[in-house]
Amino acid sequence: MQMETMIGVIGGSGLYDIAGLEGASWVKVKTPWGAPSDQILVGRLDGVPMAFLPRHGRGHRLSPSDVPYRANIDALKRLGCTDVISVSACGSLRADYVPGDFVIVDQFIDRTFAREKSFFGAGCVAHVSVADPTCPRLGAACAQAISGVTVHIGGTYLAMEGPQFSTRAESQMYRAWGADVIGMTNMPEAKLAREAELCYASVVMVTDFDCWHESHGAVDVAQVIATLTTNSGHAKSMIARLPALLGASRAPCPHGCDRALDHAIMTAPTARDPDLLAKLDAIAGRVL
Ligand SMILES: CSC[C@H]1O[C@H](OP(=O)(O)O)[C@H](O)[C@@H]1O
Ligand SMILES: Nc1ncnc2[nH]cnc12
Repeated sequence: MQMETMIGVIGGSGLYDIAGLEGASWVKVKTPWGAPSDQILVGRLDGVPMAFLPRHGRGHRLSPSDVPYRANIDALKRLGCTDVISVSACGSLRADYVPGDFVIVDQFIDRTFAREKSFFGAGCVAHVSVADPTCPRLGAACAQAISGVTVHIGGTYLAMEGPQFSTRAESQMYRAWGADVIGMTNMPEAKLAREAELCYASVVMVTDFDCWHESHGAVDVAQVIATLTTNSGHAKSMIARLPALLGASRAPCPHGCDRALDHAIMTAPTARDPDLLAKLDAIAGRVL
């Protein structure tokens, strides 16, 4: 069964707007989980519908802990998105991932603790698999869409709570754990995208070496912004190329992202909370 592709893009630090969408307008989307980070820019690129949401809001109003992750994912799903590309800044935890490089993240270590992490809970309990938390098909398309810059395919993203950057001891520990890059925002975003049965790819731009590297000073915002200013054009070019690569219609995801809830809900139909079920209309309506 073919369905229409709609690409959702969540823009991180340094990416608050995109140009070139045909018929573009900023739309306010209401969700049962509160307001998304901002209005969502909706239009078409190469005939493919696209929705762009600045994760921290225009003007970067929201800190990583305050981003309304559930509302953001619900809003994109509600608009009809099938595929979500997350674009973020990150620190590098490896000598060979240098500022300016892009990484297609495929694993996460979730160290966040002050965020709502699931759409499900009392009255409708569900457990989805996040063993492979990103969509390989979508990640490959992103890699293909990036040009003019080094792209590393695969990497483990350590999601920290923030907003402070890591201590040197933490940074060394995350390296010892095998994490490749560090950021503050991809969790619970990736987990929620899986619950929402959305294909999700995370594209991160390395902006600094965090604080572990002996020959680089500790990270500060000025460094991050300087690298982002030089590199956000590559992210925008990637977004512009994606519709042609993904196409206007798509088959079911070969990795099953769009069927993640098939066997996930534990709560017996008779024990489900009607209020929670109503909130889950967009996220889980397919299986409820
Ligand atoms: C300005 S550095 C810290 C900030 O940048 C990253 O944001 P995003 O992932 O949305 O690009 C990082 O996770 C922090 O939120
Ligand atoms: N070093 C770092 N730690 C956490 N988040 C980041 N975002 C960009 N650089 C970062």
